[in-house]
Amino acid sequence: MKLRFAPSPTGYLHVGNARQAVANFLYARRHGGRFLLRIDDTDTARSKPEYEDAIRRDLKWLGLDWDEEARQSERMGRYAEVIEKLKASGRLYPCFESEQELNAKREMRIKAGKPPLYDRAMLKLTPDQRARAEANGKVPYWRFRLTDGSRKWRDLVMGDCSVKLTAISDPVLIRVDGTILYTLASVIDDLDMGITHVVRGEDHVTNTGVQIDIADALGAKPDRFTFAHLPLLLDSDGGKLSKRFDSLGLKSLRADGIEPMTIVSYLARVGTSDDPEVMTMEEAIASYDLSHVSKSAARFDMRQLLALNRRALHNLPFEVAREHLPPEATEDFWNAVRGNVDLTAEIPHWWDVTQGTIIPPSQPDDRVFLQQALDTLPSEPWGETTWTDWVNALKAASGRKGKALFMPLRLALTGEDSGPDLHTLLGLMGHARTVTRLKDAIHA
Ligand SMILES: Nc1ncnc2c1ncn2[C@@H]1O[C@H](COP(=O)(O)OP(=O)(O)OP(=O)(O)O)[C@@H](O)[C@H]1O
Repeated sequence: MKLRFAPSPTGYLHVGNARQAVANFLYARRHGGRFLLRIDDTDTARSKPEYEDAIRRDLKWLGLDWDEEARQSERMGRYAEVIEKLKASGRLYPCFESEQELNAKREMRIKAGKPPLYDRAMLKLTPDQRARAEANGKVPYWRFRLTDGSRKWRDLVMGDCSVKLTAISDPVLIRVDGTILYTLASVIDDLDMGITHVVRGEDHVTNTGVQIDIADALGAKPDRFTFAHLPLLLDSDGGKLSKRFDSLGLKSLRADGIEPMTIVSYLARVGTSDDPEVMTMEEAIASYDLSHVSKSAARFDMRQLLALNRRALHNLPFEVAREHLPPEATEDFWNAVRGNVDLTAEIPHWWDVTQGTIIPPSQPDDRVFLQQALDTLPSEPWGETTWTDWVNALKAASGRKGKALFMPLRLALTGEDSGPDLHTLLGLMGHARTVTRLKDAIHA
């Protein structure tokens, strides 16, 4: 068994692309198969090396390591061989119509109430006519002659699928400039590279019908490939994700401080009958099942991802969390804050709260209370009972309790209305910093 993830390096990967990478990787690992990364860079105008590097970086970051790698741009010689065979067999035929001619024909068909399909006029071209066109300096592009029927397969996600080839125009597989289109390159690669399972987005369903036809023309056995088409992942408003607009990109999620296993866990479960939960890679592999993937489009829910990330961070041992922490941070610091951050990007704030400086919000109505807090703050040395002693003294001095007591104190000490346990924070902050913080809050 061998699977592949085949992105085009035309932008940064978004969570939709990543859903396919995760599916291919987990399925391959679960079933003892191999996982290939193939860079589909036939679109030379839009492909960029920086995007290719970013794809590798993103996949490595997610922990989706691959066993083999290939690039379509390095296989042009092989494609040329196959193209010659398809031309010789007449399945690839030259076309000379310009874009304008094609548009005009399309409009006429629409006006006549016919589907806007290519009429295969060029299939009837005589060798003489072709020679004349070429003598006039015209360069052909090449279409693939589809068979007149339907292509059917049993999809691991979509169930029974059928694509009616008679309802599709013969696809252009070679452009005027001689470059090959992904549709053909991908079939040649899948056959040559021994791919057994093609797992990709639902946007490829029609392609699959066409590609089964191409594979057949290249002599592949029927049912050579098993297909799985996963529905597209939409943004929370139901909008399309796009590599070009960097919507919900992995790069930005990483910069925001989402843990890679949070993303893998979420993408393994979103749009399936299984509940999202934070998993280790081993758990994600062991529980991955394509038959649990729903046939309808899934929406990416940032709140759910953040909730999972909070749980992931909560469970992160100090040794692993260290890479996100300031070098001087102690295990006590991590233990104090780890249940209170959705994103690692929030950690520096808590470091400033306990070890640095913050700007406390102005609390004009609570100045007297904050002065009482300062007056009752136990002097050093501090110990286990310091916090309780302080709270009891402050209750007695101010007559306050509950929220009226704790909220102004929390705001003054942390600048936030929620966060880690004040008791623990106080120990980390120490006497001198607490005094400064209270004084600053009184004057804010
Ligand atoms: N929103 C999405 N949800 C799930 N899968 C997606 C989504 N968009 C693309 N894919 C899948 O991502 C994989 C990588 O494809 P590709 O690199 O062509 O991405 P793309 O976003 O469609 O790119 P482009 O905009 O350059 O066409 C394919 O399997 C494709 O079906």
